[in-house]
Amino acid sequence: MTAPYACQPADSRGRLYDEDLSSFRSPWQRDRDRIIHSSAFRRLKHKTQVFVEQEGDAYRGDYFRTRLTHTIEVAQVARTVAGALGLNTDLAEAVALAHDLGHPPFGHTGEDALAALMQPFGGFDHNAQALRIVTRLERHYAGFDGLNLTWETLEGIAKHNGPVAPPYPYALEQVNAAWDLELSTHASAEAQVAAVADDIAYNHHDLHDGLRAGLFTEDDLAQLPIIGPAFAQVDHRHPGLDPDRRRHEALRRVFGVMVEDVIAVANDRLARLNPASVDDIRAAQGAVISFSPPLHQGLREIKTFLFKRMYRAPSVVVERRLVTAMLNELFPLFLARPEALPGHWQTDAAAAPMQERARIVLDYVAGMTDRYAMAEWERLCNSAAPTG
Ligand SMILES: Nc1nc2c(ncn2[C@H]2C[C@H](O)[C@@H](COP(=O)(O)OP(=O)(O)OP(=O)(O)O)O2)c(=O)[nH]1
Repeated sequence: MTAPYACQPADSRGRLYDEDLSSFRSPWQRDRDRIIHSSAFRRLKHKTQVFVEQEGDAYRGDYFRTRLTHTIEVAQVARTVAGALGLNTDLAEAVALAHDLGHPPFGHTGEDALAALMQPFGGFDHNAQALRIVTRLERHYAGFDGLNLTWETLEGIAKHNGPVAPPYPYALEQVNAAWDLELSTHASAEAQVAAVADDIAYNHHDLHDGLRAGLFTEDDLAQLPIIGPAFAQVDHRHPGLDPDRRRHEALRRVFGVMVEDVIAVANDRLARLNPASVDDIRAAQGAVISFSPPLHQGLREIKTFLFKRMYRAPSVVVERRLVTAMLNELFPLFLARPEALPGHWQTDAAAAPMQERARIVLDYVAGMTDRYAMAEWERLCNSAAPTG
């Protein structure tokens, strides 16, 4: 039994292309399954979350998060928080599983490089790209392009960062023209949960991966809010714990603090708002799901630390330069030589005027995994006689 403000499967606004309902899966369970079976989802396995591998450290590199394991952790948090708030867990899970489908190779570094390259051609960002993938680029179904997801799942992907004001990014403009996603309102509480679950997941796992990669130590974290007290509590309760267990115990406390904070804030806001339906959540003044101001401030300090010591650590900056240079060569090459593209990409790009061709090349390059992008760069840009 879900809360009155939860999304109800029977009230789903359905799919753009009408389909018979399943007799044994709800619309959002079906969305979840379609997302998991998409090619973009499988490719998350080989897309970077944060560059933490040191050179020659391929074995230890297997240990760190990829976009796929990050996504699975986001989905887990989303289900837990949605369940605790009486929301529809399947919808929260579907939005969580789709939220990073648009990430290009090499994580945020790849995104920065491709956004600069696409600047004259309408731009690029991973959230808009996720929408483009699930509405156009997956081409496996007989009756439509994309996954034909429900309105509620598309809404959740489109409003990952809250209500959207015009001018809309490229993919949002197209999708919204075909089907009004009511971009000026908040998303459902389920989608808001998926968005906050993203922050909870990466704040937790980036600390974990950063420590394991040796980018910083437990001592470096001692002065930080939330995490410093978590280590102190573990030391008090379990003196002399071995380093691995000590770290795990402290980080699971940090995880718990974030999850409990979001649930407490939501319960408080929901009690005051008393929404009778999901539309009351959409029309509310602010988001119902977010961190409390003190926790938000604490997480900002942690993020500042992580930026300095992890996302822009010297070893990471070296890696950023290398992969940016690769994309800076690959993208213009495909733009100038569409015959280097495979299959339908080649025919589509060759026939298209420049603006459209750039979007096709972008779709192709952004869909690459890290290792495929490196192999393509090696094949086309790093040999004396590139083969088309
Ligand atoms: N924001 C940002 N995150 C980075 C950067 N380099 C690595 N990361 C990592 C930190 C987190 O694990 C993850 C955050 O990216 P996400 O796409 O999940 O969230 P973000 O809030 O940046 O965007 P989103 O909420 O998806 O619109 O990427 C960077 O240059 N900027």
